[in-house]
Amino acid sequence: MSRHQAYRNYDYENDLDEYEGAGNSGDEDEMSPEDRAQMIAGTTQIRVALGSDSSKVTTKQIEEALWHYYYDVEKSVAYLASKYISPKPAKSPAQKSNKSGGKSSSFHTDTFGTGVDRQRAEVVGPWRYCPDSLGGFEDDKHLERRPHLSLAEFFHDMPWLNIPNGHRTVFIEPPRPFGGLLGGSSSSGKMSKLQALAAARKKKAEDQKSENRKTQFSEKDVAPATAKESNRPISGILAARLSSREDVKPFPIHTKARVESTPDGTTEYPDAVMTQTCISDHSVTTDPPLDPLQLAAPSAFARTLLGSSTSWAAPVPRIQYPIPYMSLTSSVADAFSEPSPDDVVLTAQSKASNKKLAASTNKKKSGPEGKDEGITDGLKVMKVDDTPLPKSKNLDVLSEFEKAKRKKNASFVVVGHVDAGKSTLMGRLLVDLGVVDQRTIQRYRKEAESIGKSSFALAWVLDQRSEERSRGVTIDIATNKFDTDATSFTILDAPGHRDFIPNMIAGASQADFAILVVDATTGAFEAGLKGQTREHSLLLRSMGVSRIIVAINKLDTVAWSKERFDEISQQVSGFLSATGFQLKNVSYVPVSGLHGDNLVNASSDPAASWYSGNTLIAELENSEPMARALTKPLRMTISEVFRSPQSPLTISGRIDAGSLQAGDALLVQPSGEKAYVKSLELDSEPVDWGVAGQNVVIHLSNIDPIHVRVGDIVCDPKQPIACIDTFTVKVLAFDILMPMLVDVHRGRLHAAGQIVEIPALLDKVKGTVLKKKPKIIKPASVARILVRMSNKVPLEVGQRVVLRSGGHTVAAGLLE
Ligand SMILES: Nc1nc2c(ncn2[C@@H]2O[C@H](COP(=O)(O)OP(=O)(O)OP(=O)(O)O)[C@@H](O)[C@H]2O)c(=O)[nH]1
Repeated sequence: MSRHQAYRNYDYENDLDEYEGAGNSGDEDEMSPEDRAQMIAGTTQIRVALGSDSSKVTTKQIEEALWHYYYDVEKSVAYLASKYISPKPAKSPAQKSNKSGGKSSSFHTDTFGTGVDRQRAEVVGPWRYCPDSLGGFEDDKHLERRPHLSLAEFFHDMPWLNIPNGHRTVFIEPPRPFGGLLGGSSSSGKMSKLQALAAARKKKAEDQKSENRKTQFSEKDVAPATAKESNRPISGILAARLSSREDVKPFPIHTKARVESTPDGTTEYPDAVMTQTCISDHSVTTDPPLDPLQLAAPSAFARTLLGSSTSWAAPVPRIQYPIPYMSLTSSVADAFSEPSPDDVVLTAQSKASNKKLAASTNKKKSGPEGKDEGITDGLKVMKVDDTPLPKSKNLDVLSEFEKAKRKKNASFVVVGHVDAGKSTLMGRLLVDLGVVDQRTIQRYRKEAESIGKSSFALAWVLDQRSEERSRGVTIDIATNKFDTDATSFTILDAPGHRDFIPNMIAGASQADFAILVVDATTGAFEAGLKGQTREHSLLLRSMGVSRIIVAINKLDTVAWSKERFDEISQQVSGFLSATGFQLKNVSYVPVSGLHGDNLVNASSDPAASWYSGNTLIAELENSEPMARALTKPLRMTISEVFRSPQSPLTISGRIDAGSLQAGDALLVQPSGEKAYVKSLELDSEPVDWGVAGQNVVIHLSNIDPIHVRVGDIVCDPKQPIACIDTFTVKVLAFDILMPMLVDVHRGRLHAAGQIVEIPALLDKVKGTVLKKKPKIIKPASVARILVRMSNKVPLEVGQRVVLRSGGHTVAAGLLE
């Protein structure tokens, strides 16, 4: 790395640490090989250039000169010649003292006699170490007493200020006016023919305008400067307005550049340097036009170089724009009391277009929804979509649902710490129930063995992605279905890894109840209790899940120890009740997912004979799904969006509330686009309708797929969910809360937001306000917080949201 690169990449903090208090070590700087090579080459060149005088300088002096001048041979030669070969006569002490500020200033001068390097070192950054041979550390005392150097002195030896004349840049002022593009550089560019034509027209129009003005406002009219004219009464609207504001008088407006001096004597140049000020004299003066460059405040770079000294004597222009008609008489005010000829034409045109608009709006009103979509939807209206709307059977879905006497639907989420055995447990359950055949399992076993993951064969029933299989970790929610005599179950197998908590939240938001899988292996349970066993339980509770089946798994690894089962049951039970679960809604089943003990059939292992309770499937059957919001407006969160043979746009998800049927119009939020239900499926069977609690597949029509995403809400267009960006939520804090950035999760939807305010700390039980506007909220407290989202999202009162920050769940609660 060259010295120059090294400057750019310099880690000052590091160096400060290294050098802090170290004093002047006197060590030579380590040179990079590149520097070393340049030094050797430069030394040779200098010796050649000095010729016979070369013997008068030492190699060290040459190297110092090269180092100082950044290997500029020419400058180094000049310096060496003047310093060592033909030195100038020494200055008198008085002169020296003048130049350097005198010895008393303690200002260090280096071998080059300028003190410049030391200053430059300081300019580079907080680094005070001077890497030259006489370098060292300056103490603050010295810095304070440093004499003022002029800029010329400061930079006089810098190579970039000694550019040969032939190489210097000559700035040529661009020709004006410039006809370039808005926002482009102001340097000159060649005008296109069209631009030239437009400029010529504009100029002509302006000339004509000013000519007209001249004739309209002759010398006599401009005479408001005289007291007589200005005292004339003003009539019409202008007079009325002016009389209502006594303080405002029809004065000319003087515009001036404002340059503010601060108390410390520096000068500030506000962004808007031009400000308008009304002054109360009636004089109208016109200064000669000023070059705009003269008006400009110095650039940031110039200010850095020149400092904020008031010595920058920019001319403070006094531009005065006389606006004669402001103080004119009734005749001028009267001139505006009637519409101008242009206004007359514009009004007529606008009336004509209003008629057209009214006609087109009326046409739209007679559309299927009878909804006035307004002219802003004009472009959408223009888009030709000739797809016929799907036909509706206009069924009374709720009475159909009651008549149907279908099995009840229940969804459960399987949660727990990573590798607790969730997928294996569900895989085995599906095998034992006959949903997955043995041949498939044999195939999985072979494939899993071939990649060294044979123990995961059962998990592959749920973990279908190649990445999940190769890593042996569930990444996203996997769904599967099975039926018992009374219930049609949907499994939502959640990932246990903390990186995939958002997916777990998505799964839990669709669940009626949960299976919490706990690994009974020694050490694993304890790790889980600190990890996702705890976090998942908290999330379940705050998302409204109240029924939990705790599957104490891998009991085969502890020889079916009843003591271990009891110990774990007790600890989990204490923890769950502290989390807010009612213990009557929590049950415990000792299982081995790998071997299928106590899943569908009771364990045949004699070591497990101590357990005579329910199997896992029996516990599932005993679990009642949550109450369905059948009569509420339709709400469904989209879990998946895909193409299917039935439609290029098919979505799936659980109906959270309400019902729908084929032919229905739907509104997709937040896009606000309308779609129609072409057909729908329930449990892979085509059906005419769907109700809350069911997981359905909907084939959509009459919508562009770009408007539909996973996490969006499908709702009733007549009772849509609103998209909001600010809401109040009553939360249970899992971590310290304060105004901070958060990710807001609701089902599959997650979006960036911010806690902007904490209106109240609440009583956990009664919900009453304990403290208004607390600064922070401690973990395990309940609070009301105000959240602002960066974008509008479909959310409504009563929905549950989870707030995460930095990869941790910090709170969860209910929208108020
Ligand atoms: N001995 C024994 N091992 C089991 C049992 N259940 C699962 N395992 C093993 O535990 C490991 C993890 O199993 P998974 O089913 O992938 O665990 P998981 O909880 O689904 O993992 P994530 O979803 O990634 O968190 C695998 O090697 C399984 O074979 C069990 O009952 N007994």
